Amino acid sequence: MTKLLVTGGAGYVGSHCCKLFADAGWDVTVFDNLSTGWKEFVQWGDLIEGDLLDRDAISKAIDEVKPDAVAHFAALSLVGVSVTSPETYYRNNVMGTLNLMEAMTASNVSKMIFSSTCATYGVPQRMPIDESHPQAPINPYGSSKLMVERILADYSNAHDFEYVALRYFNAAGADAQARIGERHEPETHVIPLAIRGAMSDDYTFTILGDDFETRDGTCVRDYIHVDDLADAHKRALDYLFKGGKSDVFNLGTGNGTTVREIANAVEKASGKPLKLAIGPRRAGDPPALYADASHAKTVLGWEPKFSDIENIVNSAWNWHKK
Ligand SMILES: NC(=O)c1ccc[n+]([C@@H]2O[C@H](COP(=O)([O-])OP(=O)(O)OC[C@H]3O[C@@H](n4cnc5c(N)ncnc54)[C@H](O)[C@@H]3O)[C@@H](O)[C@H]2O)c1
Ligand SMILES: O=c1ccn([C@@H]2O[C@H](COP(=O)(O)OP(=O)(O)O[C@H]3O[C@H](CO)[C@H](O)[C@H](O)[C@H]3O)[C@@H](O)[C@H]2O)c(=O)[nH]1
Repeated sequence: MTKLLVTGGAGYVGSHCCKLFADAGWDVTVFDNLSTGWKEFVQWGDLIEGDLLDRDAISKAIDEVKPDAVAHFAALSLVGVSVTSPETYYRNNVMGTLNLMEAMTASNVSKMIFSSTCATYGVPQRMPIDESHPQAPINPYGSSKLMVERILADYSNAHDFEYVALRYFNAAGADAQARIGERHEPETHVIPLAIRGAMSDDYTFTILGDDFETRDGTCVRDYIHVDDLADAHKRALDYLFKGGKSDVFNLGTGNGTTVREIANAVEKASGKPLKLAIGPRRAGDPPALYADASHAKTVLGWEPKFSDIENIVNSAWNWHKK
């Protein structure tokens, strides 16, 4: 039976991937320090509670599980906090990954999939963004992810080590049965906050800028359903198991949705008007970001199936309602 160690499997994206990995008949063990994750999200495998910054703990977990591959989701990912506390981000995201990779090579575990991000591209020079777009992150979070991508590439050149880095655009939506969903604290992501505006009498959802050069003045982003992300991770692992070489893939739909369109979709899902205000732009927000994900289609045969914005928002609404 294929065995996987999943770091960060108690988090939002990781838990949805564990669900699909278990459905595929794979044996899943989660390694997570629960710093931003949730014990109750670990429903498809065992949990080893541990921190990647603890070298002994991760080495012990790798030795115990003897995984065929590692799916590495564990990271801190709040852009704003990474600007005020860069040391925490570099330590956790870069040193944590180095500890993991050293533990893997010491135990001859040679395959990894890694959660990267469109934040490694920085301010886009052209659209849609393909994998060859220059990478020039504009915050420490994005830099920490780019550093890991470079370490992975160097490791792959030097050792018997193959990886796939998946650069997600905006992960969104929730499990169709509402067992798990997006739960970040504090929450900064647009869909959960718009839903809060529809659910709570004392929360007003603020559109951060309506004077961008986009079709309705609000920012365009490429929202990809977490279950589509999970499918891409499963395919990336299959690719490595079949002997595929190290590679990097964008994961997005190629279509952009504006913040106003999100607000409209939330009103439709909830059946009530949203308490809404217009605020100033958030520093560092580019007007539009969307992916060219054709490489994932060509090599992995991956295409989004659940990422229609209505489906994304409805699944998120059902999870938050529960
Ligand atoms: N959510 C998005 O839109 C998005 C977009 C692009 C990339 N990503 C990346 O995807 C991954 C998952 O994101 P998410 O939204 O599910 O975040 P999340 O915070 O829900 O999950 C991260 C998990 O990692 C764990 N973790 C963090 N540091 C750890 C450490 N040192 N040791 C052990 N466990 C640790 C946390 O407890 C948590 O369970 C992250 O690497 C993130 O950078 C997310
Ligand atoms: O209350 C809010 C929150 C967000 N937005 C807008 O909604 C859009 C999406 O914002 P999110 O914070 O949901 O997502 P980002 O595009 O900023 O973030 C994504 O890209 C980041 C890097 O840039 C990280 O990778 C992050 O994890 C990922 O979700 C942005 O235009 C933002 O200005 C609002 O209008 N109101």
